[in-house]
Amino acid sequence: MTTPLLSTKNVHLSYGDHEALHGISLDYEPNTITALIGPSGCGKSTYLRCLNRMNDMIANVTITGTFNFKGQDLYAPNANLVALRTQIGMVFQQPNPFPFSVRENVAYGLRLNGRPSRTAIAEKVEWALKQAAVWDEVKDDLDKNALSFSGGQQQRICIARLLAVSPDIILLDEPTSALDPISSSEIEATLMALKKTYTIIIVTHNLQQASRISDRTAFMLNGDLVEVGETNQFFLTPEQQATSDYLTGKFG
Ligand SMILES: Nc1ncnc2c1ncn2[C@@H]1O[C@H](COP(=O)(O)OP(=O)(O)OP(=O)(O)O)[C@@H](O)[C@H]1O
Repeated sequence: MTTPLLSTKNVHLSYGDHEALHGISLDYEPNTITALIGPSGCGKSTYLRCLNRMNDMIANVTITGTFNFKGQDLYAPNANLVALRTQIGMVFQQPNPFPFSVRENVAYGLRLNGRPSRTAIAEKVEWALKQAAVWDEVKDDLDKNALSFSGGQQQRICIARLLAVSPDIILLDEPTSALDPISSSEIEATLMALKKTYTIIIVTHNLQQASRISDRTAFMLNGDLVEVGETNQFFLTPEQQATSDYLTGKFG
């Protein structure tokens, strides 16, 4: 087995005195897509947000467990959160481009990290939009407001914005649930191409999507990890009865 890029062990999280995660342990190998599935409220988003410390912003949250990212403790008190969220970026359910041009959206992180030349920015913007598979659709309108594009295009512009700062890991929280089927399949194709370079962790309610694009699938229920496995095997021969019941629609 390849050394994991990110390893999480025995993760517990409480909102006040309500424990939402009861000891989740999952590892992520480089250049893989892992799908996190499970019924509403089981803790998928909560766990995903732990991976780039987005829960730190919520009051009264207590997190324990170990999070090892490239040999470093993700929760080290002196961790640089801006750098961390550059290395482990997140894409949300609703596309959230900034209300300015496509070019400025993608260049945003570059400007935060230094003072690149106009040429360097132009090259990086084109590169990132190509990687996010949206270049052909926006290349003649780079100065147009990103919000004037379709939801699927906006989501790929958000992915390009994230890629421009060279992350290692891309977290996606139901990135296609607000999109039409064609846009969704374009995002899926984009993610499968991106896996050659990045490590991807995606929360999805869509079981077909998990089976189509992921290498590994993890099933969560009531704050516990029930089962994780190689995706084909996971869907064909789940080991746990609860997984089988969920996959066959008995609950969820
Ligand atoms: N900010 C918060 N404050 C308090 N409780 C929260 C907060 N966010 C989530 N929870 C609770 O934590 C539990 C897990 O929620 P979470 O959103 O992580 O589940 P989920 O599996 O992602 O659900 P969904 O699929 O509906 O998005 C739920 O009981 C939820 O009510």
